[in-house]
Parts: sequence; structure tokens; C-alpha cells
Amino acid sequence: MTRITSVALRRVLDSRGNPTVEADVLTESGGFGRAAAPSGASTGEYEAIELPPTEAIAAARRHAVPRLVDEVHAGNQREVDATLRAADGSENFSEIGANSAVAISMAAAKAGADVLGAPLYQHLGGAFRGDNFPTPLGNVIGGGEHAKEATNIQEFLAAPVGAPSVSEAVFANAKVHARASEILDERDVPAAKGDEGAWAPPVSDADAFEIMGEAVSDVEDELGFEIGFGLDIAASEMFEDGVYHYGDETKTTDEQIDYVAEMVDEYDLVYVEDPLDENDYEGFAELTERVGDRTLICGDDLFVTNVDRLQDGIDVGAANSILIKPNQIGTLTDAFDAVELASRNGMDAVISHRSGETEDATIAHLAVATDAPFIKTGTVQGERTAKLNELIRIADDAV
Ligand SMILES: C=C(OP(=O)(O)O)C(=O)O
Ligand SMILES: [Mg+2]
Repeated sequence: MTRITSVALRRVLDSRGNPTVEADVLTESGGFGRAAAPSGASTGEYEAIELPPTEAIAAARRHAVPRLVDEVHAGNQREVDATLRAADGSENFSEIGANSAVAISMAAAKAGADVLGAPLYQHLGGAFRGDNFPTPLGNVIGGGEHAKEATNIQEFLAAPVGAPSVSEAVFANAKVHARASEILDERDVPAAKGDEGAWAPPVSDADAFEIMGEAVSDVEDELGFEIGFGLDIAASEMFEDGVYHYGDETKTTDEQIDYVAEMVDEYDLVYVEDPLDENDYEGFAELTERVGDRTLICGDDLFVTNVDRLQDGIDVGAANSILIKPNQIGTLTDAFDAVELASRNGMDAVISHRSGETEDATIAHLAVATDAPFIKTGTVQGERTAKLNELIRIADDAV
């Protein structure tokens, strides 16, 4: 029933206006799945390779589609993804592109779910899935590679850890976003928006910490449950010539570790992603040793959703959390394996969007299917609300 009968690939727009790969998978019993690849701006050095979409589509049509059609069952995700790997033949999807691979992998999962008449999260998570829902981390103020002339730190993220439900958590983040805008107005600071819909004001990082602190505490008082905040420092983007660049100022690795540890305590940060360069396992381990009992230290560019890099991190205690981005590694199987390895080692998985997105909502299902404690997928703006609204629907049993 789930035997694949066709795979169609095309270029569609992403939220930055760039082309990306969309895949349609059909099965012999009429099951249908459609998915599109997201795209990063602050990409990790060790990510799987995203090819220009035209090249990725041509290569996938030549190498992958003939191996999938009439041969592979969409309901067997490991078989789909192993076929994609075999068709590519490289370590990092440099032949067919991780963008083609991830679009096909996700579309096949949706086609498999469609045949079963089950929601995607149920198909992927199985009958013995837990019944937890992820807390959404919502980007409220940001800069770095996502907005010029704004903060050095890439993302200041609201984290409604005390929200009684997914829906209340999602609306709380939107309120923090709105409150941050009012505070910027009160300070006469004009703010454009960055790629993910976060405010991108021309303020210092110190000011952004203050504004976030005020915004989350105001919304916390109004709603009556705990809202913290966290960061994605995206430190690899700042690291050059052995030091971290904050505009004209620099920090050595020791200073960077001290700075992050101080901010964790001063602002009760619940989450810090990529506080150090993607090659600095040692620095990550030192910071995790210092503050890992009271905050999450998360590896994004450090681990790139790759089980080998994750295992290296586990061996040295580099972090207590991992960001999961399916397009960093190329298939859902790889993403699931990374979540599994992380949770077996007591680490929290954060299922994540990319800065370039489409209306595809697969990651909402992935977060629920894997029982991930967190999802990072923006706060407002259509391609972000596509995931947040899907999460609300899943919690409401309405997908
Ligand atoms: C979402 C992120 O940005 P990008 O997609 O640009 O890597 C991130 O760094 O976590
Ligand atoms: Mg990141």
C-alpha cells in the first residue's frame, strides 16, 4: 500500500525569497505527502551540503528517484532514508543535496501517514509515544547573521516554561514579542524585523538583555505563570582569529565563558545555544560544568544533528542539550537517531526551524513524535506560525 509510485520535485519560494526544494511523494494506494526544505543563514561548518535547488533537483531526479519509485515503501522510513543515502553515496549529501534529501524524506513520511490515515506525529512516534508537548522557544529580539545593524547575539528567546498548555505557551511568546515592541517604542528605538520575525533593533546586547528581562517579567505578571528567556549566541559566527567579536570589542575564550556564566546568573537564563565556537568541545564542557546544573547548554553548530559529533560531545560532557534540524543531516532517520542518542544520555532535544523557512509544518509533528521537551520555531510571521498553529492543532487532536 505504501509503495512509492512517484516523486516529483520543484523549486518553491522560501521566506527569504530564495528558491528551495519541494517534494511530492505518491504511493500506490493514493497516499500523498508534500514537504519543503528549509535553509540556514548561520550554518554550521559540519552540516550536510545544501546544493543550489536546480542542481539538487536534477541530481535527485537522476540518482534517487529511480531507486525509490516502485522499489521502496513510504511507510518504511528507514528504508526510504537508507535509499536516499545509497543514491547519494557521499558522507554529507554532496551529490543530491541535503535539501533534496530532506524534502523527499519528510514528504515520504507524510505519504506513509496519509495511507494509514494517521496524523504524522502518530505515524512517526508510534503507539507508545509519550504524551508530552514541547515548550516553544520564541525568538523575540535578534541580530547576528539574521539582521544587520542589530544585536551581536543572534537570538533572545522567550521560554514560557511554566505555561499550563501548548496554546498558552504559544500566545505567551507572542505577548512577549508585542511587549518588547512597546518597550522599544518607549525608548524611541526604531526596530525592523530579522529573518525569523524577531525585532532587530540597533541596540547593544546589554540593552537587549534588559528589554527581554522587562518584557518577560511584565508578561509573566500578566499571565501568572513562569516565563524565562534564553539565547542563541551563534558564537561560531563571531569567532575569528581566536577571539569572539562583539562589534569593536573582543573576548578571549575564557572571557566568553565568564560572560555567559555571568549572564546565566544575572538573568536566570533557562537556555544558551552555541555559546562557543563549533570546534571548541573543551570550552563547551567547561561552561556546562559551571552552569549546566541550572541552565541548558545546547549544541547547534557544534553537533549539527550528527550522532558522531554528538557522541564526541557526550564523551567530554560538552552540553546537556542538542538542537535538531533535519536539513543539517539530511533525513528524518538521522534526526530521530540523534534525538534517541541524546535522550539516552539525559540530554534535552530542541527541535528547530531554520532562518529560511516555508509553510511546511513537519517539525511540529517531529517534536511531538520524539517527545522533545522543546521546539524552537519563532514567535510570529506566517512561516513560523505555520508550525506553532500546527502544534496547537496537534494538542487539540485536530490534525
Ligand atoms: C535557526 C538558526 O539559524 P539558521 O537557520 O540561520 O542556522 C540557528 O542558528 O539556530
Ligand atoms: Mg543556532
